Amino acid sequence: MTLITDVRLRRILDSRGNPTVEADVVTESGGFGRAAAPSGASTGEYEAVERPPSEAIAAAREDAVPRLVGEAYAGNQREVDAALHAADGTDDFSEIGANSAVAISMAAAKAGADVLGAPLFQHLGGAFRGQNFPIPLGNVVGGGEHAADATDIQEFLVAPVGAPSVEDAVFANATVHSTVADLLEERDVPCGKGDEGAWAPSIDDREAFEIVDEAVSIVQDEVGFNIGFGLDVAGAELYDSDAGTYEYSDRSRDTDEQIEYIAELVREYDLVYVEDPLDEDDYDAFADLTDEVGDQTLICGDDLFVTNTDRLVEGIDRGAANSILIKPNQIGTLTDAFDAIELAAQNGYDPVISHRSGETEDTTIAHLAVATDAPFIKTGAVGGERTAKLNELIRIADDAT
Ligand SMILES: O=C(O)[C@@H](CO)OP(=O)(O)O
Ligand SMILES: [Mg+2]
Repeated sequence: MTLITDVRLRRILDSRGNPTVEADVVTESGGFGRAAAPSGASTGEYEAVERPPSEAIAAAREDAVPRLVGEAYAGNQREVDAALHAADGTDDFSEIGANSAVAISMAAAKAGADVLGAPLFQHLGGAFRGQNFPIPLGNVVGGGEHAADATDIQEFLVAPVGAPSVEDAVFANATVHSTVADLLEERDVPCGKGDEGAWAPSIDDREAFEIVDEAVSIVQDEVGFNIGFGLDVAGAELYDSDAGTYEYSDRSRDTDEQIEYIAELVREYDLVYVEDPLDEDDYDAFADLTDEVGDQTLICGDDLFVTNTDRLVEGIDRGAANSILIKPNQIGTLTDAFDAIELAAQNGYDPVISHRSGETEDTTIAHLAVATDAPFIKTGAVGGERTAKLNELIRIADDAT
């Protein structure tokens, strides 16, 4: 029933207006799945390779499609993803492109679910999933590579850890987002939005901390449950490897100072989540910071681990973090992403499922988070391509997918 009979690939627009790859997978019994690849701006050096979409599509049509059509079963995700690896033949998907690979991998999963008549999260995670929901990390102020003339730290995130339901959590994040706008207006700070829908004001990090902290306490009082505060520092983007320093607009910090700075922020703002506080090559500095504050907060590796089990094994051996960001397009297939999630969970690392700064209306990551019982999902707070995933979580909770 799930034998793949057709794979179609096309270029569509992503949220930045750039082309990306969309895949349709059709099965023998008429099962259908459609998925699209997202795209990063602050990409990790060790990510699988995204090729220009027209090249990725041409290469996948030539090498991958013949290994899938009439050959692989959409219901057998490992087989589909193994065929993609075999078609590619490299260890970083530089032949068919991680963008073609991930679009096909996710579309096949949806086609498999369609044949079964089951929601995607259930097809991926089994009959007993769907009881627990991830806490959404909502990006309310941002800068770095996602917006010009804004904060140095890439993302100021809110985490409604005390929300009684995923719906309450999603609405709380949107309320913090609009409260931040009110506070910016009170201070006469004009601002637009960055790539992920976060406000991108021309203020320094210190002021952003003040504003987000205030917005969080206002909304917390309003909703009556606990809302935490987190960051994606995107440390690799701040790091100058020649000088060995982290370059902020107002000053430089060497690695020890960076560790101390982040540890102080964790204590001052009671941060529940800190992603990529340090450079993507510096496992030791990650380990030092984790030693210092890992019992109070999540230290999450994004560019550090790039959803790659080899890099995660090294991180586990060296005590580099206690959490891993999971982005299927960083590694190219759902199988690889699942393997990273399983390895993380077995070793006490919390998996956090994540969007990219360039996104589409695709909702696969909402299902992936529920399928794997992930404690957090990072997928913005507002903006159509972000709310597509958040609204899908609400639908999953309402049994309406
Ligand atoms: O750094 C990140 O975590 C992501 C998503 O927020 O950004 P990008 O997709 O640009 O890598
Ligand atoms: Mg990141």
